[in-house]
Amino acid sequence: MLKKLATMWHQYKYRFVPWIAVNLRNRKLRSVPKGLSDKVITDEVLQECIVRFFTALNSVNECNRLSDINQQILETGKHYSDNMRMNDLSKESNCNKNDNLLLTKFESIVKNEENVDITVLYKRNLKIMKTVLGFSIERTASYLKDGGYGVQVTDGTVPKGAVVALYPGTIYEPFEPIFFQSLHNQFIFRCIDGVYIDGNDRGISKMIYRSSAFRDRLSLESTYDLTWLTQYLVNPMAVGQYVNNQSNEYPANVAYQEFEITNSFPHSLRKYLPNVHYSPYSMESHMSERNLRVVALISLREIQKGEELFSSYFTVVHS
Ligand SMILES: C[S@@+](CC[C@H](N)C(=O)[O-])C[C@H]1O[C@@H](n2cnc3c(N)ncnc32)[C@H](O)[C@@H]1O
Repeated sequence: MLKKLATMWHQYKYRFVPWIAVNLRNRKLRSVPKGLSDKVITDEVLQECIVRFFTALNSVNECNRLSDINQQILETGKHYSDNMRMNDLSKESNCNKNDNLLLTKFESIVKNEENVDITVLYKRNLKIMKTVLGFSIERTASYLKDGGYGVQVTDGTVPKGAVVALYPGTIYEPFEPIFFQSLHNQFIFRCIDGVYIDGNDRGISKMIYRSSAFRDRLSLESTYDLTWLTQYLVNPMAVGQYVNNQSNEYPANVAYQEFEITNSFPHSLRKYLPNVHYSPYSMESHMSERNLRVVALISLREIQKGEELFSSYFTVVHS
């Protein structure tokens, strides 16, 4: 009992900064000297790389079908909410039922009961990644003892300074409520300006991401990727939340880089972005003109096939 309480207290202390909870004895800092930027590559290079990869995903016929999984989910939502409106049910009840129907649809697609062979299409997208970027990555068992899952380069070689992965999840401004989502949640990433990204693909976090994405849909076109909530990703880059912290044996080979997706980002490619705002509006701007925070993992050196990705959960930028 005492041991259980002590474990709970240990998790409680660190739950808002879960990366600090790991491996305290072996922790290593990524230190960015005064005057230098935290950015490993420029924003222009980062955006160019993402756009190039997303364009390739989009241009392959079968991949369009795969990205249509999002579309199917949204369409089901529209038909359902139309019916609900006709029945003149309360708004709250609409939302709940609509959500449940969408979840059922989503799960059946994932279980492959729908006519979409997502396993084959996921593998194809990995091949596109290899062709366009020269490497592919996948979530695998970590090399670390008790490290759970990690992310490995499963094909090709990652050059230095490449966008390797994206950190998916719901974006919370520093003043937005994240308490319940944060309990026992080791996937909450804290940006330098205090913005949080909840990359947990299970439980309440999953429900919040889904409902936020449905809320923000513009017309019938999907604007966010939902498939990172499953093991069959439209965008194979969206596994950044599974990258483990570096250790003495495995020094960091990737670093987090924060980036803003602005209005200039091609609308047709937004369906590959694995992030959504928790709130529909910010303090200053309307949703349609609001930037979207994206966190990318950038390689710090060449990374060979078979190597696991390791980041630094502790980054200090000296001011
Ligand atoms: C963001 S998650 C990374 C994915 C995680 N490995 C999993 O399977 O879900 C962070 C958690 O991974 C584990 N982890 C990360 N780096 C580690 C390390 N160097 N040694 C041991 N465990 C680590 C810890 O349990 C930590 O709370």
